[in-house]
Amino acid sequence: MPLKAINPTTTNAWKNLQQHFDQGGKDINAKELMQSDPARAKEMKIRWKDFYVDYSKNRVTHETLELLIQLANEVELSDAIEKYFSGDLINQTEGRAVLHTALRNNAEDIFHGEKNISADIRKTLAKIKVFSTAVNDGSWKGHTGKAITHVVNIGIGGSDLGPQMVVDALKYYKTDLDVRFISNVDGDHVMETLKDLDRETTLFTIVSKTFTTQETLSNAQTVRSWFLEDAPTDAVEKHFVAVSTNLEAVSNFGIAQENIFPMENWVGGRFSLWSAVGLSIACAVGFKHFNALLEGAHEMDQHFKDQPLEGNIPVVLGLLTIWYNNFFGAESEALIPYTQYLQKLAPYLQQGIMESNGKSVDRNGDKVKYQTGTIIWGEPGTNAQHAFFQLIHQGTKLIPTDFIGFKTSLYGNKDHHDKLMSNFFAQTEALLQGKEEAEVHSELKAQDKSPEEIERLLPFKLFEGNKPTTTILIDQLTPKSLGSLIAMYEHKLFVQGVIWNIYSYDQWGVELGKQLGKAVLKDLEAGKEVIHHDASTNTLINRYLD
Ligand SMILES: O=P(O)(O)OC[C@H]1O[C@](O)(CO)[C@@H](O)[C@@H]1O
Repeated sequence: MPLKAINPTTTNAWKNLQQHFDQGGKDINAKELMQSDPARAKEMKIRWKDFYVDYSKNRVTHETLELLIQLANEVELSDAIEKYFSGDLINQTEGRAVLHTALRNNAEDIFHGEKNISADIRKTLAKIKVFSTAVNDGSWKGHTGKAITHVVNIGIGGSDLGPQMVVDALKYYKTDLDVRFISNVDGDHVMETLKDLDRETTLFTIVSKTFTTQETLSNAQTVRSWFLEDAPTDAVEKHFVAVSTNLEAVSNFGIAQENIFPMENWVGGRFSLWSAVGLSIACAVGFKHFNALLEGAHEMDQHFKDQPLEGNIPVVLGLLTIWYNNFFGAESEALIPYTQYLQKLAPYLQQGIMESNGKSVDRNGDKVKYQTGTIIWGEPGTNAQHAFFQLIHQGTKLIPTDFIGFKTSLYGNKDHHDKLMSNFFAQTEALLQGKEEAEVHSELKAQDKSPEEIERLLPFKLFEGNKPTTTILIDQLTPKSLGSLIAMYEHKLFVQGVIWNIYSYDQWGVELGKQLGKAVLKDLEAGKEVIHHDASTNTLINRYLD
């Protein structure tokens, strides 16, 4: 069954939320509420396994939360969750189920229509295990009999961002293999990646769900030609493997049948790192850690599926986004992990969240009259503090921010970790508390400033406070906790999409640019003056051709 199409703005909860917002909700001051109700921090938190999620620094009261839960109930979120996990065709515009959760469910048999897909999932997983183990232990040899030392993943979007983020995030757990990524069709990017590689010891994984993506196919061709400059044609089978749903196109490319890792249409590209797309992850960190990543995600799936809405992490996070996006008019959300290992989390989630929820037509095919997808951005703390935190603290925009931190670091080094985490805690405190006039005044006075100077400087040194943050404190960055964290955001964006009554699992918005790109490429290849585009595009192309 498809998801029900319920316009959220027609629900009683939405109207009540609007009224609640108008009649005081917009002025909710989390700092004051924290002072007047010390129980708030205990009540507005969710403790789950090694996660501690504190959302008490948000502009919400218990009433706000009740109304948001009422909204989730009125749009039948629980029914939608059930359909998501049961393999219903919830990606209706593409006629597909959304079953990436099945990829990490080793406990049950999952059905896609009548078909039990778990056997195939386990078969592919076993193939990943055998292959990644052979590459790591040196029993997979290159064509001259040497073991593999480098793996290069060629893919883009979901066939790149997820594996790349995870490989970077789990660097601490890595094997001896050097795993790299080529994504952009920028030839310089390709050559920079290849320039110090030894053909005899390098393995290329070509990853493309469709195997029609221009960037990936061009890069794969270039890399293949580079490889064959100094290797015989039959060496390809020892150095090229592919991951795709399009088995025919892969074999036409010249990849041996046994070197193809299949994936299925019910896995969206941006949710595919759990599938054979994660082959480079298994190579980089070993199968054991890849499996732990899947386990962590599965545990979050269970939590999301079974936990009542009030205590359900992805649900609460998703509802907070709705509150800020649709009532306060906040346009973006920042994600600040306090670990350098997660430096690629924001770019990864930009695709996950913005490609999913950047939609303006609802599930009835009507133009929405409310805001949908948020803009996602972020960088690791503390670097972020020295780059854009000024705007979060004192700018004019409301930017709800997730702070993600870990109780222990991986190398120990407590001295550094205490410094890192002191910033983590202090920033959310500063964003909540702000700094009032009296405090600024006495600080300036203590610096022996004259009364005139104090008066002049005072407005610039004030901090409003009441800037919303959610703290996600996790015990340690492990493959398992990373799996749970990623799944948490996957489910959060699902919640938002259900409430906004949009289709989160298609991505038609990327097609037009691709189509026009093909046409422009023909013009560039023809090399003749163009006149059939708009005036600006004609001028630019002609200048390029000149
Ligand atoms: O894996 P493929 O088919 O090469 O697609 C790559 C990416 O391109 C997109 O379709 C968007 O351009 C993504 O959704 C997808 O992850």
